[in-house]
Formats: sequence, C-alpha cells, structure tokens
Amino acid sequence: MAAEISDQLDRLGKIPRYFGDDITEQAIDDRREQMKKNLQIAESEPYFGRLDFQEDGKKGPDELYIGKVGVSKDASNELMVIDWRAPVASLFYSFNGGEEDIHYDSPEGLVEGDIHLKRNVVIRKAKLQRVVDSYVKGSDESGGTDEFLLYRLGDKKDNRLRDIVSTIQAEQNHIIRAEKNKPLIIQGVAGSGKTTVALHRLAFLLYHYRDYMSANQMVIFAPNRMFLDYISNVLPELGVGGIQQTTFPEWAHEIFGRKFRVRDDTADLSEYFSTHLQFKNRTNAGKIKGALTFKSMIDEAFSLYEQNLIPAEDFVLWDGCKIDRKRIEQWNEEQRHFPTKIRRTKIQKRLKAWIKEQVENQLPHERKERKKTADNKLRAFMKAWPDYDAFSFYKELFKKSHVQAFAQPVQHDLPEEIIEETRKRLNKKEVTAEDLPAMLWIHQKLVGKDKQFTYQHVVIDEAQDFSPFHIEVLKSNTMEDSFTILGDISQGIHSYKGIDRWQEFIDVFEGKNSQYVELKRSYRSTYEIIEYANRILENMKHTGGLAKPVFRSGEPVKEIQLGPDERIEKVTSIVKQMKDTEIDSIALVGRTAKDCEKLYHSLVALGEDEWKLITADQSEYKGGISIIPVYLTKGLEFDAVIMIDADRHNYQHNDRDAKLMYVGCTRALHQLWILHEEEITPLVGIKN
Ligand SMILES: Nc1ncnc2c1ncn2[C@@H]1O[C@H](COP(=O)(O)OP(=O)(O)OP(=O)(O)O)[C@@H](O)[C@H]1O
Repeated sequence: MAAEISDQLDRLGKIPRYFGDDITEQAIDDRREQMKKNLQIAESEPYFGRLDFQEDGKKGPDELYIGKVGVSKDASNELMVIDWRAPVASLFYSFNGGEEDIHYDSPEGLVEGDIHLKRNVVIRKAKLQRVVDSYVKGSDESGGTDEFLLYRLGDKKDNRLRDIVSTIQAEQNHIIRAEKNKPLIIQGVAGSGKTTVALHRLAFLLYHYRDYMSANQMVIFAPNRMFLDYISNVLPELGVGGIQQTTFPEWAHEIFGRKFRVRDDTADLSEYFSTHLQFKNRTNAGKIKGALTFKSMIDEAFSLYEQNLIPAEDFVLWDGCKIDRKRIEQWNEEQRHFPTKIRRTKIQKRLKAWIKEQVENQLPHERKERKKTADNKLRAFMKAWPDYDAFSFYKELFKKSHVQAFAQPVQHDLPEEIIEETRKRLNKKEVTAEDLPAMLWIHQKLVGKDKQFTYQHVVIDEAQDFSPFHIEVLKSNTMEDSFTILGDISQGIHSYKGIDRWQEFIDVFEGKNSQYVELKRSYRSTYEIIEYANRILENMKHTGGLAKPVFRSGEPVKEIQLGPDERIEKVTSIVKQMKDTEIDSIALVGRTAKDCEKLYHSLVALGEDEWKLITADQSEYKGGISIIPVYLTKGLEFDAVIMIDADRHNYQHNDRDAKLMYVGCTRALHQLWILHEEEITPLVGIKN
C-alpha cells in the first residue's frame, strides 16, 4: 500500500500545475491538488483501523481498512483504504463488541451483516507502532475498545487540539453523522469532546454532502482568537480547508463594514471576574438585550418606523406639478420586498426620473431654473425621510429628548437604567457586545442580507455564552436551520449575558425539530480530576450534570496550604518537579488578570524567563508554561493545572465562582494542584 501511495504521489508530482483561464482545466488542477494533499496525509498514516465485515448473503468477510482519507489503486480504481466518513466506516465507531444488530445506512439502504474483527492500529511516519484487536469474533482475548482509547488519551499533547478519527466514540459518532437540517444542540460536560466533535462533523458534512455543500459556506463561531488558534490544526489534519472561523463581534463588524468601539470583554471582564464585583446593570442588560422580547421591541419599533416612512406632504415641484403622497406610498408598497434603505434609493431614483420628464416639458429657457428648483425640492423631501444606518437607528431608540415615535416600544419597555446606560455609551460612539445582535437585526432590515454572510452550516462553540437573540440573528443567515450548537451550562461563566437552560435555544427553533443531545463522558482528565471537579458541580444552581470519567487513573489532586509569602517558592518548585517528568504544558491559573500579572512580574524578576503571561487580547496560544486568569482558560487544556489562589475569599459559594473554579480545574489532563493561603474554597469541600 505504501508503494502504491508513493507511486501515485510521484506521478501527480510530475504533472505541472495549471495557471490558465480554462475553467475545466482549473477544476482538474484543483482536484489533483486535493488528491496530492490526501495522499500526503495517507503517506504518513495510511490507515488506523481494520474492520472485517461480512455483509448478509456474502460468503465471507471483506477486510476494510479505514483511514483519514480514502485511497484507491491508480490503475484499477479498486478501493484500498476507506475514508472514515464513508457510510460503512460508521460501523467501526458504533460497534463495541456486544451488539447483535449490526448494520449501517448506505445510500442504497440499510446494510446488515456481521463483524469478525475490529482492529486499531497506530502508524506514525509510515512506521507501525501499535496494534490492538478490540474485537475478534469468537475470542475472549479481545482488548476492548477502551484499551485503545486509554492508550490514546494518555498521549502527550502539544499546544494544539488534535483529530480523534481513530477513537471516535459511539455517542460522538452519532453527533458527527447527525442529519444536516436539524438544529443540533449539544450539552457536554467539560472534556467530552464537544469542540473536537464539532470539527469532525464539519469534515463529515463536507464529505457526505460534497455535491452541494462547500467549505466557504460554513462557519465556526468561537469565543476568541486564541481559541481559534488553539483549534486550528484539526481541520487541516482532516484534509479540510476554507471554513470560516470567527467570533461574533468580528463577524458583526464585517457585516457592518465598519468597526465600532465595542466596550467589551478586555476591560469589563477582568473587572467583572475580580472577586466580589457584581455588575448590576450589566447583569440585567446582557440578559435583557439578548432576549427575544428585546427582538420583538426592535421589530415593533421597525414596523412603526416603516408606517411613517414617507414624508407627510405631497411632493410638489411647482404649481400644478406634484405627486401625491399616496402615490409615493404605493411605490413603496410595490417595492416592499426590498429592504428599507434600498427601497428609499429606488423611490429617490423614480422621483428623479419623474423630475427629468417634468423639466423637459418646460419651455427651453425655463428648464435650467426649473431643474434647480426641482433638485432643491427633492433634497428637502429626502431629508424629511431619514436615512438611518444600524447605529443611528439603534441610537434613536435610546434618546432622551426629541424621541421619535418609533422608539416608543423600547422607551416604554426597557428598564430606565439600561436606556440611560446605553444612551451614554452610544453618545460616545461605543457599543457593548450585547448590543450587536439588535444592531445586526436592524442592519439586515435596512439593507438586507449579504450572500457572503449566509451559510449552509453554522457551528457555535461555547454556545452557553450566546443569547437567544444571537441565535435568532444567525438563524436568519443560515439555510435550513443547519446548526451545530455546543456548550456546557456548568461552564457558563458569562451567564450574565448567556443562557441558563438550553430550552432557551430550543424555543428559538420553535416549529423545527431541534435535536438535543447530552455528552456525559469526559475524556480529557484523569478519573481523580473528574471526581474532584464533580464536587464543585454539586455547589451550582444551573449545571449540565455530573461528568462520567473514562477510567484513566492518575495522581490524586493535591491540595496545598501555603504559608505567608510562600507562593512563588512553591510554584517554582512544583514546576521544576514537573519538568523532570512527561509534563509539557503547565498552566498557573489565577483568579484575576491583575493577580496573574503580578505573579508573572515577580517570576520574571527572579529570572524565570520561560513563563508566558496570557492576556485577553492574545491571538495565539503557544503552549509551555503559562500564567493565565481563570476566565481565559475556557476551551483550552494543559497537562497540568496549578490553581494558585483557591482560597475561600477568591472562590466563594456562589454560582459564578463555582463555574470559574470548575472551568479552571477541568483544564487539567494529568495533574491538578490546588494552592491556597487562607482556608480552601468551600466549593471543593461542602455540599449544598
Ligand atoms: N473520542 C476521543 N478519543 C480521544 N480523545 C478524545 C476523544 N474525545 C475527546 N478527546 C480528547 O478530550 C479532550 C477534550 O476535548 P474537547 O476540547 O473537544 O472537549 P470539550 O467538550 O470541548 O471541552 P471543554 O468544554 O472542557 O472545553 C481533547 O484532548 C480531545 O482530544
């Protein structure tokens, strides 16, 4: 097989690239390039699994080799390796040894049969490293699927998330292959593979629906650039490129075509996540502006605006030459299918054409003067028909004086303190992240949707931090409600603006059967760490449920009480100890950004130059030894986590602190250390 792959690569390598204008040649060249990429993937790891499957009615089993990409023999086109996304490969993931009813869905219908062998193989750089038979028919010797999974989970990780094609679990396989046109909402405990599974699902959809889905019409929403950098290897490893990856504010700015000053996370969050601080206004504002009732207020405001769109007077050029307002209204009605701003431009054009006609009907020597008069009239008429953009319209809704009639729904129904706070900010040309869904909604009503921002499939990761209004906006830009929405309520540290229950999103898809799935098994951390983190969950009001560990045992979680001024000394000695072992990535997780900065500078002053301080504006995650505030660790993982100030006053007995503590602890793969100077946080000790 290796020789065949290498021959094919050689052959393709000899064909010169095509740079001409012929579309057919371009398509053939693109296909060749894709084949080359696939063969390069196959060259280092041709397959990871073998499944001997005997289809009912056949004489014996077929040996099926399953790899990251399909490979066929050049000459005969005979399939040597089956792509992991092919229908039959589904058996490799769903079969765990005990099932009696063995079947898969093929385009031709249900195929039933029997499995004789399921074998996991590790090949690295074309060298066979490990073979585990997880099932051999009629034998008691099979290692079981978990043995291989545990082996892979024990692998060292670097600073990037990796593909899991060889060990996708049955419950993850269901999600990856789920129907395209049903919004899929996934609640998964920390480390259950949500992010990884979402990326594999995109690769699957592109394969399965290759005739009508394309990568550039798919998009992934993630919380920040650093997270996007962290996940950036998975899709290329799966041979997929070209999927858009963004954050909601970035996406909004692209649509607006301009940048607003978004008063958001960097400043506010580090304050918000400082101990004891509660932002009363923000707490309400985030929830209220994200709710569908706010969307209804905007809709109502907009329809009032539409009702009084056309200036109240007839359009009069001079005596005996006018167009009735009613007629202009009729024009407006005829163009109703266009968004407001476009309609305005169209009517303006029509008025111009009418003016031209009227001027031409005048005596030649009067035309110039008449034209001037008419232009002035048109200018005045259009001025009385205000031309808003999303920002100026939104701003009208929060005005204190000269309030437009259409602002009434908002002025009447929103709490005064939110109106006041929003007005002040908008006057400074500043918005918050929570204003963006409403502004986008207005923008689309004014100018319509841009095809460039309409998608065949949308993935939202860390979706518990999105609001129903966010989902509604994205829904209006997504064909056939094709969504994969993933998150964990227990990690909802931004719940002041996000959701507490997935039902809030299910309600957005009312009328369309959304599918809700829970992932309970956690693959990231050792048994000991998961059990420890589960204790924190027991202190939370809104959780996504307890995590079930995969039985991968490691060291016990270490709780260490520090003496006064002992922190730096202890931290450096723990890290030194770790460096002598297999541990590569270490995170010192602090409670606030300020704390982390202080610790970082103290360490640098002592000559510790390997440590990296991670801040909110960072766009890259480089691995190694990081000092990071707990709220920024979300989505990431580290071989070892040292929670550096897990005292009772830093992590108090409330939902927000419990979520922060939970997020911090569940980032650890192999080791978790809990350092505290005062009494340890009650979150890891007592139950509600
Ligand atoms: N089936 C699997 N086989 C091997 N490793 C897996 C599997 N599923 C998940 N993992 C590993 O578990 C870890 C957690 O995965 P991932 O980050 O996708 O989970 P998550 O649910 O998004 O986590 P969180 O919500 O805590 O950020 C990763 O290291 C991933 O490679």
